[in-house]
Amino acid sequence: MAGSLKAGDTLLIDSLDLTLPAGRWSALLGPSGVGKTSLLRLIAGLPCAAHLKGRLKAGDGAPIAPRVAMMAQDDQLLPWACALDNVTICARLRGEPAQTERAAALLARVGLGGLERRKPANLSAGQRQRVALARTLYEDRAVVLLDEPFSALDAMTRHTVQDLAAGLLAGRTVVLITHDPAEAIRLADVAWILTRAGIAPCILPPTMPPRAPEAAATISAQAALLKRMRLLAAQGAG
Ligand SMILES: Nc1ncnc2c1ncn2[C@@H]1O[C@H](COP(=O)(O)OP(=O)(O)OP(=O)(O)O)[C@@H](O)[C@H]1O
Repeated sequence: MAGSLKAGDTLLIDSLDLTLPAGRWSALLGPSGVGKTSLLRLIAGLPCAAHLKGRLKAGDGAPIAPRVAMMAQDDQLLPWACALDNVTICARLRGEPAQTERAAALLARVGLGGLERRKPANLSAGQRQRVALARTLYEDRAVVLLDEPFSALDAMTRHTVQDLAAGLLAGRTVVLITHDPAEAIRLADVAWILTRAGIAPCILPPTMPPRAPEAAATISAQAALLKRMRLLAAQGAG
């Protein structure tokens, strides 16, 4: 994508020249309100307060929106539907028959085998986000947009679900929005900080994600990224 991002007359990101590599995890960081969620919604072709003055296209020239699945911070599960029915909900809303065996297999893959008939109220936050991950996988799309999907989880659960997502979404084009430098360093193949002035690439360790949080290279990259984000914020670039 290239151009400038605006909400009404307000400039959000001036010079947005961004290539998200196919089949890899790209992390987008940046201050609150800079336009991260808006960007994801534009990629997904969803209604959005912001608009891109410029171009947004896939490398193969085909439409992007039909190839997209999204996962948000909120699990967005239907409270009256069981885990299995939540996994198949998007397909059923499209009028497609539910593939219950495939949905059950996905629930098993995210560690929820045996809980297919549980309602969201009877699942933990981590389990609910696993159902949301299974629902995203059920859509089987090449492009997966993750809008802070792990941020509401406690540290231990976050770690587990991050590992799960890294394994199950490998090979897809993933765009991860996060406020957490540790998460970006751990999961991303490439990462950028979005600011009002434009985008700043992040330096990531040379190892493959998901990176061990205790590795010296991971820790120093996190510290450097946090320092850079603070510097950019202090400069008022965000
Ligand atoms: N209906 C609207 N009309 C005008 N501006 C809007 C509207 N909705 C959102 N905005 C503005 O668009 C900007 C981008 O919002 P967006 O949610 O994309 O930011 P974000 O970077 O994802 O923020 P956060 O990290 O807090 O989720 C914000 O500055 C917000 O104030």
